[in-house]
Amino acid sequence: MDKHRSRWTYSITKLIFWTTLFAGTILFICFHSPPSDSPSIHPKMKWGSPQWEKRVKSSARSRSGHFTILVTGVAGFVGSHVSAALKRRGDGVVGLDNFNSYYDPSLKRARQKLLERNGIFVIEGDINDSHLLKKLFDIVAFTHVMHLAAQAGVRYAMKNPGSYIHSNIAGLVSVFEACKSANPQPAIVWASSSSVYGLNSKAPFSEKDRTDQPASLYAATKKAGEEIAHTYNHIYGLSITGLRFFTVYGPWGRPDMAYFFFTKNILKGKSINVFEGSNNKSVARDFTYIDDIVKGCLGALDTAEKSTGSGGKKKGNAQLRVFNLGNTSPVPVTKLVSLLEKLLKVKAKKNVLPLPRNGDVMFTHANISYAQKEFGYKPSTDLQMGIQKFLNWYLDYYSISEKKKSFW
Ligand SMILES: O=C(O)[C@H]1O[C@H](OP(=O)(O)OP(=O)(O)OC[C@H]2O[C@@H](n3ccc(=O)[nH]c3=O)[C@H](O)[C@@H]2O)[C@H](O)[C@@H](O)[C@H]1O
Repeated sequence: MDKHRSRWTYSITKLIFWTTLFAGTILFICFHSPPSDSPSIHPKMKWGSPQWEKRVKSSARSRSGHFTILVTGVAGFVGSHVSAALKRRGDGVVGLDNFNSYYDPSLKRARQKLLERNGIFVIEGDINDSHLLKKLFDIVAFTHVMHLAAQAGVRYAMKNPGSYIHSNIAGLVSVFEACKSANPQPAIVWASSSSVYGLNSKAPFSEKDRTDQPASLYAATKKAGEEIAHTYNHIYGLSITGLRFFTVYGPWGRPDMAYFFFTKNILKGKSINVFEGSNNKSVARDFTYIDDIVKGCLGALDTAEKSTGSGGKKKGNAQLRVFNLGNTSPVPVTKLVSLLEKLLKVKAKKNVLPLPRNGDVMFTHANISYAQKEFGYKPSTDLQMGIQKFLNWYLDYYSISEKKKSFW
């Protein structure tokens, strides 16, 4: 009897053991996600795999005499346009983007699709992922890094201050760290912002003007980035160029920007808030068209000198520059609205509100003589022409077929 019971107990224990093992295996397979430093890039391709390395290397391949460039924020507005232009002229481009949801990620995915169709491999990963960056520098000798990944938007900083620290401070340091340790060290061109001029009232804004009165946390993180750039240049011999972009707009633009959501709301018959200063003073921006910005980015890359360090050590003084990339003609926001009304042939429902104290400044106006002198930067698109091009894209993208979409 006892013998019979012990055999029975043994069978039950065995059954429980195998059932637990089987269920555990199924659960592991279903719910196991890769660690944060191993993002799954394409559904079937793990980063670091031979197949992945092959794609990185093939994307990095350039025409003889051309650059090999890592572009961060590649699926962003400026990143996608700059990458397409670089690829077009023969540079090898590898792209990195974390596809965050600050604005509609489907727009970023659509840009990614176009880039990949043109031979640019887009890696899904974060600039704070030092293992991923190291791996990229281990397998490709990048000559340049075009660092455009950032948390943008001046007003959103009040809602999510942490994301500005994560991307614009910690992320920037992570990129500089990877570059300083790389052999050879690449030259870096990165996106600063017109917002660093803050409450400066001397116009037009020159690179020599004061930038110690930021009006938003966004501006403060970009200003901090410029100081951090100085440190990495000074200690490690990294060649670094900062570009202060002035309210960039155009096709494939950012839905969080005023010209974009004004268009959306006007077409939907929804009201828009138009800010104005005290005594009905107009708020104005030096709106700059994307193609002019792309030319400025290429000019900065082409005139960037090599970094001087190696093995994480400085070997000599390296180039450190900051340029304004603006349009040089500020336009009142009220004029932007009347232009949209004219081109869309729809009257906007406007709420005129006092400029809130949430990061905005009254006006921006670039002096571009330094960029003009160094690499012939000369913007050529006025707001009417640029907004017309944006509207052509917008109407096509949101209502017409896939076939027509391109950066060209
Ligand atoms: O040059 C930069 O460095 C920055 O440019 C851009 O910031 P801004 O110049 O503030 O652009 P954007 O939001 O389009 O507002 C445009 C105008 O519309 C006014 N504005 C805005 C919203 C609204 O509801 N009403 C309104 O009148 C508003 O007062 C402003 O006068 C980028 O977003 C930023 O990431 C950064 O790159």
